[in-house]
Amino acid sequence: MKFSVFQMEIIPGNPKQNRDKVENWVREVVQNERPDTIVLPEMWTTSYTLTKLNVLADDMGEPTKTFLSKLASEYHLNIIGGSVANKVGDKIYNTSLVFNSKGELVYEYNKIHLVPMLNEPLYLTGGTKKVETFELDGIKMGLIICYDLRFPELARSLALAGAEVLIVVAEWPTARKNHWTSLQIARAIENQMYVISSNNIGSLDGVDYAGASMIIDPWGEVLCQGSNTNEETITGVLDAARVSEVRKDVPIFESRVPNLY
Ligand SMILES: O=C(O)CCC(=O)C(=O)O
Repeated sequence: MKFSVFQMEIIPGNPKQNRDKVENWVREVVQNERPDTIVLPEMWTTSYTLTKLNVLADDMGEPTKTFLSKLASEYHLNIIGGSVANKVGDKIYNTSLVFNSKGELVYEYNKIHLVPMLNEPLYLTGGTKKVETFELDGIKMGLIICYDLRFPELARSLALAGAEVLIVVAEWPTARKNHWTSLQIARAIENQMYVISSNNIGSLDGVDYAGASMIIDPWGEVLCQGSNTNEETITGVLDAARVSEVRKDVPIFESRVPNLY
């Protein structure tokens, strides 16, 4: 499966312009890279304009659901739709939406761990639903959002549920960029799975974002990595057989003794 990741410079507080930007990028990437699956970053419609989310957030996933579903079916493309601010009743969640190439919604996830360093808990509500895996073209995947990366239990539970690919959608600041790259490599090595991430670049309210979107193989080798400052596309091809090879060579899932820890 070929993945293209959009390392996007998000226009703060302007969902319409960001949707136009994503649509133009999809048109180009389909022509140039011809991926099977694309990945967008966290909060790509608004960025962290937290004080304005009451007005800017989606309502029950709309219009993002209709927008991404149409794009997916029109271009026959799986879309891992990053995440968007999403109002449900009087609460706002940070919600990821995944569509298959027929335009069907195959997974929806509300970010569980809200990030105190960006005041997220003051404005958003954390998800309460257990994480699950989903399938795209027969490959099992799990998805986490940004700060979730710091909680290894989450990635491990997805690996135990059969995920061979971990998707990380993020707006990870430059101030902690070595944590961003090191933790992704750690999650790939310890769970022997591919890790594919989309992070944004640019700045908002004095926070610079780190880019460095990555495609990492189950051995922990970085296959592609974006720069820290440029809007760009990173593309890589996954070989599902590599997961079973690595798990055979170093059989950690057979060596675990979970009743002792
Ligand atoms: O954990 C971090 O250092 C960054 C997390 C973050 O920026 C986020 O969850 O949006």
